[in-house]
Amino acid sequence: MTQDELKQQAALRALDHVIEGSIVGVGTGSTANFFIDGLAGMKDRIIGAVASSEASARRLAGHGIRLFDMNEVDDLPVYVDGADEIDASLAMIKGGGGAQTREKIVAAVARKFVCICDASKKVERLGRFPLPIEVIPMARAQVARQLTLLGGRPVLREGFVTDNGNQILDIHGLDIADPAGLEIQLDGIVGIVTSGLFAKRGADVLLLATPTGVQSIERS
Ligand SMILES: O=C[C@H](O)[C@H](O)[C@H](O)COP(=O)(O)O
Repeated sequence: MTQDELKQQAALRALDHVIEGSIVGVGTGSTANFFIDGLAGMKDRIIGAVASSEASARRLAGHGIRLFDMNEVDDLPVYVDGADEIDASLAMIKGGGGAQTREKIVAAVARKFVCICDASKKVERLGRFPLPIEVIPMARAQVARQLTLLGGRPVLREGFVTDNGNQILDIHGLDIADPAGLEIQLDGIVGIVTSGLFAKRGADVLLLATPTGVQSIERS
């Protein structure tokens, strides 16, 4: 089975978590795209969706799914999104597509975060995937210095601008023994908009697609 087939299996399983007659929070990336395509099959049974990126908004609109601005929505039963890495506590690294700021906002509103992944994303310890950090452009050098002091090796994502008009530093080599502690530390660095660590608000359910089936793992 290919990695894309596994992503699709996890994504389609997430449709079971969608509440009919509700607005659905929708993530970003190749796995989330499979979810969007699946959601199109039940678009008449939902009110619409909130997207975590311009790319997902375009894909949702292309399927004729009604889009809502996050500011119009005060109750979001479910948010479905992929991850770059996820550990046993369901803490994640996200932002491989640079969308972590809007993703974290939608996830913060959602009552349930359903993470959809193929088995390659599950890790013992977060950090092999470089941690994406969205930065205000004028703060890039200051933030890079702070991240170097923390033991990381910041690399600017060349030619990339986020949906919010900012830049991404990918931090290599960080030792992420305490994901929530590091997330809090990063939140305190002036110039960082959002780190790609999702530990304070991790996933509630992981749908992990393996060659022998999709495992559903709940946060303990
Ligand atoms: O910014 C992108 C998001 O955090 C994605 O959810 C993450 O990068 C996983 O993407 P994919 O499903 O394409 O591996």
